Amino acid sequence: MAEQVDVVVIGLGVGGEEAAGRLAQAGLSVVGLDPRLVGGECPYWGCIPSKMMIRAGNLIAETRRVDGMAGTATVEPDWAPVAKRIREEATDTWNDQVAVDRLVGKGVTFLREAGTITGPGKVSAGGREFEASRGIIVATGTVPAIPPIDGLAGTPYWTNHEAIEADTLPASIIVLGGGAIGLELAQVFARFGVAVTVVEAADRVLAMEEPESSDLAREVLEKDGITFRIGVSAKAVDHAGGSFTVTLDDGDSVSAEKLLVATGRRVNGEGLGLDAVGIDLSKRHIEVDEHVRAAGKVWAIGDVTGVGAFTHTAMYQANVAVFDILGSGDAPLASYHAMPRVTFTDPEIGAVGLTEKHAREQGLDVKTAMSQIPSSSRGWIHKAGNEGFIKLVVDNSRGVLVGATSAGPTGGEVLGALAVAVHAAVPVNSLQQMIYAYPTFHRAIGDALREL
Ligand SMILES: Cc1cc2nc3c(=O)[nH]c(=O)nc-3n(C[C@H](O)[C@H](O)[C@H](O)COP(=O)(O)OP(=O)(O)OC[C@H]3O[C@@H](n4cnc5c(N)ncnc54)[C@H](O)[C@@H]3O)c2cc1C
Ligand SMILES: NC(=O)c1ccc[n+]([C@@H]2O[C@H](COP(=O)([O-])OP(=O)(O)OC[C@H]3O[C@@H](n4cnc5c(N)ncnc54)[C@H](O)[C@@H]3O)[C@@H](O)[C@H]2O)c1
Repeated sequence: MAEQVDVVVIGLGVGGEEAAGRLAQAGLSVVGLDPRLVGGECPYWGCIPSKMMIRAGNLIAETRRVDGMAGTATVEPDWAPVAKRIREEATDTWNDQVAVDRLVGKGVTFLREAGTITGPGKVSAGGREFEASRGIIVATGTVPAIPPIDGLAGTPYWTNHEAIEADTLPASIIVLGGGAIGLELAQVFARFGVAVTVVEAADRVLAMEEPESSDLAREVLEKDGITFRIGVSAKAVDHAGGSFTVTLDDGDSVSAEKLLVATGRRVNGEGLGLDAVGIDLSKRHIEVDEHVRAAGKVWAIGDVTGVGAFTHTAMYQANVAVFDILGSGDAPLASYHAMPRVTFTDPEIGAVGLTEKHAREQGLDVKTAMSQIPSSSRGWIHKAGNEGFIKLVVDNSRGVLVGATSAGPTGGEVLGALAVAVHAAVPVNSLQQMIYAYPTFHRAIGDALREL
């Protein structure tokens, strides 16, 4: 006999945890399911520990910038305090008791079980059956996509999990994939003295961003000592004698102690029972509408929706689902036209909305403008580590920004102003008349606007 509840949330990563807690606090009876840790990737193997690693790597880089600007300084990188901080402060040694208590404290019934949808409103988990009168939220995230490279399966390669859990660093590492995970971790490892080679199959790193971002990322990471193999694919992997050898399709090979596979993520629909409610995974993600509804009485939020795999997207969609499920008259509708994203390399590469290429592909009347951070007043003052730029993508016919990139020492923070402009479609004319504080990094936005 099925247990009657209001909502079942399958997957308690950042999206599911937020939705389950809010719905329970609103008075609904909510069952939350996750066989792993409440909080998901972001706090345990993603955003938070990786940003702690980046903070440590950036401290090393800043110390090395003292020479010639503020005296002399030497730094002896040591991974031990970083690993300790991740273990003790970020992840509680990968123990989610605090998160479970917080969730249960909000009134959610938590089961450390995987959920399977068995029919409309019906979910089975750990031998129990639930019937959800309001519906089901699918928030099961993604898993690393492991490419079918000869010899790779069965080797002790790293994904983000092993990289984040590492107590010690290897002498050398090959990073397969020059996306956000690959570049952020590559730079950290290099700053701690690891010999890093990044292998990227596309013709540039950060291939979804502006080509100027790709060039900048490669240039600064090369200064950190990283070797790039761009436009080549791994054909075979061999692991012998404690070392990996990756054979590339141009005939070359690279060897290192460790191999990190960071070639993207995939939705894992196995055992989830999506067929039972007519959800098709042939597009490799769960399609949702503006209410983040995926099927009758089924909502999907977060990485499973394929709308930008970011914590802020999962939280945003959770909010949309919560309002919709509660039947609020003023429920927000999801819109992704001002999707912000930041690659936390040093310099940070922030972007919002459309790239120039994507804007042109949409047939917009595109105009672009750029300014360089090193030639802005603040960039010039900053000197060491001042690489970066502002790029604006304008829809000329509407006179508004539809996209922008902000790369620089605080690129992710400067992005805030550009995100407001794209989100609210602030007229370019109005942005040009604003006062930009002197001498700030964000003043370079004004420099770029003058080029239009
Ligand atoms: C190294 C790294 C760094 C990152 N850095 C950033 C960053 O700086 N900023 C940013 O915005 N994003 C970052 N991300 C991305 C971010 O972590 C994800 O976008 C976010 O975690 C997605 O949340 P989610 O709730 O959709 O899924 P997840 O966090 O993946 O959680 C999904 C949960 O569902 C559970 N689950 C799966 N199947 C089932 C089932 N059948 N039944 C029950 N539960 C199930 C899983 O165990 C998991 O706990 C990073 C990711 C990585 C890997
Ligand atoms: N700062 C952030 O917000 C942040 C940080 C890390 C991760 N993330 C999220 O996590 C997701 C996953 O990150 P990711 O870096 O794994 O994926 P990604 O899709 O960003 O990059 C994967 C890269 O691997 C390359 N690639 C694919 N197959 C390959 C192969 N066989 N050989 C060599 N290269 C190959 C792709 O061309 C691509 O450039 C991202 O989409 C991002 O949204 C966000």
